[in-house]
Amino acid sequence: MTIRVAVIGAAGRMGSTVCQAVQAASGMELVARLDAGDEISPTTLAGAQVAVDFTVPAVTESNVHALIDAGVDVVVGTTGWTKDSYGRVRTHLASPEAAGRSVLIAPNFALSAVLSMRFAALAAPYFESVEVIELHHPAKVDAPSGTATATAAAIAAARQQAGRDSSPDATETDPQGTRGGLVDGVRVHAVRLSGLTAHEEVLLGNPGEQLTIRTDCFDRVSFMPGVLLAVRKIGEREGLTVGLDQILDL
Ligand SMILES: NC(=O)C1=CN([C@@H]2O[C@H](COP(=O)(O)OP(=O)(O)OC[C@H]3O[C@@H](n4cnc5c(N)ncnc54)[C@H](OP(=O)(O)O)[C@@H]3O)[C@@H](O)[C@H]2O)C=CC1
Ligand SMILES: O=C(O)C1=N[C@H](C(=O)O)C[C@H](O)C1
Repeated sequence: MTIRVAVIGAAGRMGSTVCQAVQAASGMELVARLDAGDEISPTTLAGAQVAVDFTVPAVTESNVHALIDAGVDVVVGTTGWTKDSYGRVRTHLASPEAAGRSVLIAPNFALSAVLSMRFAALAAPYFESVEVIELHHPAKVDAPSGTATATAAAIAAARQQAGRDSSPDATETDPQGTRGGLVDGVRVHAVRLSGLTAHEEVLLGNPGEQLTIRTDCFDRVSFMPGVLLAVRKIGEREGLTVGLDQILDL
C-alpha cells in the first residue's frame, strides 16, 4: 500500500531533502509541500496520511497540534522540544478527537548519531569525566543541538542510575562562559563553523585513558533512511514516541 506523505518546511535544507527522498522511495507518494505562510488543514494536506515536520523550533509544536487536528500521523525532526512540550502532545494524543493518531519526535535520524547516543550512555558510568561537543553549520538557529541535549540527558540518567558523581572540575572563574553550558549537569560545548554539517563528540576520561565517541553527518542524505523508516512505522505506533532508537531493534 502506498503511504501518502506531506512535508512541512518543504523549502528548507532538511524539508527539501525529505521531499526528494519520499519521491524516490518505493511505496510512498509526496502529496503536499507546505512551508512558512501555508495553512495546515485537511485541504492543504491533500489526503496525506503522514506529515513530516522539519521547520524551526519556534513553530514545530503548534504545527504538530494542527497536524493532529487535521487527522494525520506526524514524524518530527525539528529540535527545540522540552519535557513540557512533549507532555502537551501526549495530552492532545490522549483526547478522544485524536484517537488513533501517533507522533514520533526524534532529535536525530542518522544511524551514526543514534548509536553514538546509545554508546555514550553505555560508557558514561565507567568514566570520571564526560563532556559533549556538538559542531554544526553556522546557519543553525538553536544551541545546543537537540542531539547534544538528548545525549547529555542520556549520559546524566546513566550516571545517576550508577551512582556516579558529576565530572571533576576545579574551575573557579569563567566570566566568558568558556567552560560551556550545563545540560542535566553535563558540560556541552557548541561550535558553529562554515563547512560543517552535523557532528558530535563525546569525550570520556579516566586517569590515564580517554574514550572518544564521534558521529559525523557530512550530508543530509544521512538522515533519510531514519526518516523513511519512521514514516513507514508511525502507523503501527500509538501516542507519542521520542527517539528513533525506539523503532530500531537496539
Ligand atoms: N532530527 C534530525 O535528524 C535533524 C533535525 N534537524 C532539525 O530540523 C530543523 C530544520 O533544519 P533545517 O532544514 O536545516 O532548517 P531550514 O531553516 O533550512 O528549514 C526550515 C524551513 O521551515 C520553514 N518554516 C518556518 N516556519 C514555518 C511554519 N510555520 N510552517 C512551515 N514551515 C515553516 C522555513 O521557512 P523560512 O526560511 O521562510 O522561515 C524553512 O523553509 C531544525 O530544528 C534542525 O535542528 C536538522 C537535521 C537533522
Ligand atoms: O540543525 C541541524 O543541522 C541539525 N539539527 C539536529 C540537532 O539539533 O541535533 C540534528 C543534527 O545535528 C543536524
